[in-house]
Amino acid sequence: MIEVKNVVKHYKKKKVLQDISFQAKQGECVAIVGRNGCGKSTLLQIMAGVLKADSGEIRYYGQKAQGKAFRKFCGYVPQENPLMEELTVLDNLKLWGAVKSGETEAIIKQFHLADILKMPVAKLSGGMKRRLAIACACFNWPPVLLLDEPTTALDLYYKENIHEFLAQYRKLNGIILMTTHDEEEIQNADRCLIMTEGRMKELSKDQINMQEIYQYIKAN
Ligand SMILES: Nc1ncnc2c1ncn2[C@@H]1O[C@H](COP(=O)(O)OP(=O)(O)OP(=O)(O)O)[C@@H](O)[C@H]1O
Repeated sequence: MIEVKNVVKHYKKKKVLQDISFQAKQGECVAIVGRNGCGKSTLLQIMAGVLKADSGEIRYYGQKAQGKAFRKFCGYVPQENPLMEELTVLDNLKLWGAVKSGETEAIIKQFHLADILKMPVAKLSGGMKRRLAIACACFNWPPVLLLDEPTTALDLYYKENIHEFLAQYRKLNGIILMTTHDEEEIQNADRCLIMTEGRMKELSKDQINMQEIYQYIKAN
């Protein structure tokens, strides 16, 4: 369970998040949508513990999110590439995970990384880096995945591969919070949070309608 209560964030005088509150339950995928610059990434950064909110509270499974709790609960894929460019794919995987024996092999298989293990990250394509970043976030099977536009830059095959993985993750009670501009991902979500000017409107699954989302974003 995720509980976000009254989160506020300013960059200097600019208010980016205004009193954001929502909840997400186990097995749910929540899509966060909105115009470029409306504050989606800022919200995920706060939820991942890489940025501090000015005020408000986040709880993961009842536990206040602070310090190591973020790492314990969340796998985070930021919008920008979080990988060590000069290291190989395998060394990046080792850096992020390699805690449980056998997990690295499972991750390599799941995300189809076997053929590129020895390549330095700097020589990978944008889509390959995205797959590797998602793979790194999934080590130790975190109960919550925070994904900032996870399938941007992926080709159709790997996009489907990631969607299948996320469906499996949801079935096993994982919670996904995902910013996206992708219609299919919005429609497949259990709920949709529309952000406009740092505020949030929540839609349940049966309220998700692309035309209405578009009109709402346009009008706000
Ligand atoms: N480090 C920063 N310092 C100052 N302003 C920032 C900083 N990071 C983001 N902003 C501003 O905060 C606002 C929200 O940015 P954010 O990246 O959260 O938007 P977003 O909804 O994720 O956009 P996109 O869809 O383009 O990824 C923008 O106006 C942006 O310019």
